[in-house]
Amino acid sequence: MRVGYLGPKSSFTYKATRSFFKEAELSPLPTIVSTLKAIEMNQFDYCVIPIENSVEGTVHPALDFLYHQANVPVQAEVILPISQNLMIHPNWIGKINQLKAVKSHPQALAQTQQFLEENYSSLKQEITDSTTQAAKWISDNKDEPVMAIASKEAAKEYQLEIIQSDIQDMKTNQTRFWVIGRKKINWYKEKSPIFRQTIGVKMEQNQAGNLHKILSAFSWRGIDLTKIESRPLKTRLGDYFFLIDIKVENLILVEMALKEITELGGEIKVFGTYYAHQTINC
Ligand SMILES: O=C(O)C(=O)C[C@]1(C(=O)O)C=C[C@@H](O)C=C1
Repeated sequence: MRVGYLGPKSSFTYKATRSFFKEAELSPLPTIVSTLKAIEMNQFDYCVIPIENSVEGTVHPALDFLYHQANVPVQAEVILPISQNLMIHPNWIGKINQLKAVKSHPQALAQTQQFLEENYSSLKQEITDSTTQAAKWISDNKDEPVMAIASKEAAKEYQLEIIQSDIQDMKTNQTRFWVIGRKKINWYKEKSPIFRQTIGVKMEQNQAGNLHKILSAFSWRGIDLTKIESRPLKTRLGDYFFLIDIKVENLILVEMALKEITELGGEIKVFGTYYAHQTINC
């Protein structure tokens, strides 16, 4: 089995992917969008991307591509604890006050915002396509006065020195990763206490009570929603779709709620109906 993931190797997405696919052949891809395009073009059996962090919220490039362009369903979710670490090239040991910038993925910079503000507010923040790319960059550019925020595994892989570990502002920092592919995954069921469906809903036109209509289709059936967020449709200012996570206890009831919303003028995209599992150690 071949699986693509947001790389490079030792990214958090790699960790999530390996914890899920113990035996598969894994291939790193440079960006979230290239990972999703690869599964669209059938280059892999599955691909894995981050979709939401407990501190920073939805990973927008992933959601936007899945909503607007991709048509491959979510088959499972892996939830991983995320520990962020500040690292430098060993050349800079003893010269930390000469460093000028810190590099990482925007999600990681946001997860450590308070720490950076309190300790390194003069450093320029530079973004990379993944945390591990930041680690790789400082390893490839050892004379540049730049540090990186990434995983412990990335520090090890690129022989960097961790100068402070667990720097995320919230100790319970967690990220949800989606496993996307055309083939159903059944073996995950036993491990997973959570069964959910994620949908995007767009109403035909902006009318008073639109959101209320959507929510009431779930509420009078006793269906629990665990997340709702609005996201620009990108057509013009004021046009949105709603992203909704549904706790599935009775799939038929959920399907009936979706039918009702469609009859009320809603256009629904189902991202997937999937089991989610929290990985403690991997
Ligand atoms: O997988 C990685 O290492 C990433 O850099 C991506 C990503 C994300 O987009 O959320 C993954 C987990 C962490 O929340 C921080 C960054």
